[in-house]
Amino acid sequence: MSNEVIAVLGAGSWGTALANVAAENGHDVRLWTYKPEQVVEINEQHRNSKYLGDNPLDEGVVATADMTEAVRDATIVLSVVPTKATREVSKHLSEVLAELDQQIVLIAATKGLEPGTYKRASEMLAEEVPATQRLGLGIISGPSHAEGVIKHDPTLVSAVSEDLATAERVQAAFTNNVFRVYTNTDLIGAEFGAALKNVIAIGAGALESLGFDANAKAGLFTRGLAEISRLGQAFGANPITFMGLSGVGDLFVTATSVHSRNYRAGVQLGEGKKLDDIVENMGMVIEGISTTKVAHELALKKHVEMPITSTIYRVLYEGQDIKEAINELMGRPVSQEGK
Ligand SMILES: NC(=O)c1ccc[n+]([C@@H]2O[C@H](COP(=O)([O-])OP(=O)(O)OC[C@H]3O[C@@H](n4cnc5c(N)ncnc54)[C@H](O)[C@@H]3O)[C@@H](O)[C@H]2O)c1
Ligand SMILES: O=P(O)(O)OC[C@H](O)CO
Repeated sequence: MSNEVIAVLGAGSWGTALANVAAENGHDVRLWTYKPEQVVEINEQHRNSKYLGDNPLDEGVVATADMTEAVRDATIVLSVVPTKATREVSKHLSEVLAELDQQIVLIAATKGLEPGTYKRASEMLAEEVPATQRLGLGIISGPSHAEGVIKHDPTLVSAVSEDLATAERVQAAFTNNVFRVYTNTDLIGAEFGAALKNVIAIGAGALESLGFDANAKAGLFTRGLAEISRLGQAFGANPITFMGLSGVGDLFVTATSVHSRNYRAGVQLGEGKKLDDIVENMGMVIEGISTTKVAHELALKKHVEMPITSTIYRVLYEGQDIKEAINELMGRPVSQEGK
């Protein structure tokens, strides 16, 4: 395996887990965080307790609060901050690259759509980090909770780039015997799948806390995936992508796992907790909350029918009662599958 110098921007649960995979694969890894207290814990105790508990990190994961230090000589840079921080962090990255006169392969691992602009993570990166500073652009996506990756649970993800060579380079850097990376070139489909499944996961959590069993969940997953695919296709996605790791795969893990922040938020919503309290107590990003609003607006703008997403929007943002919302969904005129 050729050695890469990999800078990971964002030392939350996913950034730390990806940095750990890269370090275990023998790459030179720098993990950037804007919180100096994390640097001390990661470099001296080799753990990141707020996000990943007592799980030990490979000693090759070196944290720094200085982005220039993190990015100097990096060949691949991973952006793993929440959607809402992506522009700010990538602007900073571009300034650092200008100062270092350096080019990198730039990969997003963020799953969300930007409020107002409806941009995908890779689009935000492309706008903030000019093509002259990039050797490639793509994402890492797929069914992969940090909590499983850090424990070496077998995990399958996709490296996605419109440029197959970029996807293959990321595949080569991150694959090992417990972390298997496929390639894909459908960036639009993979990013819509990754972002929109979080909305359905919130719904699945709510069904769980209302005591509904597998029938209701299977219906939600299937029709949820149908509307994700409809919206993605309106932007040019390949429908097959939604049958893969970034589609049904990621929907399944997020909408069934207790590790999912989105699913857990849905459970708490179903228990009657207030949205602000859920967000505050989670202490980690719940991307689906903001993505629900973006997807609902986008569906209206593009005239794409997304009844489940719009129902979750009304529950989250208009205070609709969940049982009443389910009754309304179930009472919609019947229709033909596959349309
Ligand atoms: N957690 C997972 O298992 C997982 C898996 C796949 C994808 N993702 C995606 O990865 C992204 C990050 O998720 P996470 O779970 O690691 O989130 P997290 O809440 O665990 O961590 C986010 C990190 O970003 C940092 N951050 C926030 N705002 C910042 C800013 N303005 N500047 C610099 N740093 C900032 C925080 O300090 C924190 O370290 C999300 O889009 C999420 O959907 C998460
Ligand atoms: O924990 P969640 O709900 O943010 O989901 C994380 C990942 O997207 C799972 O693949």
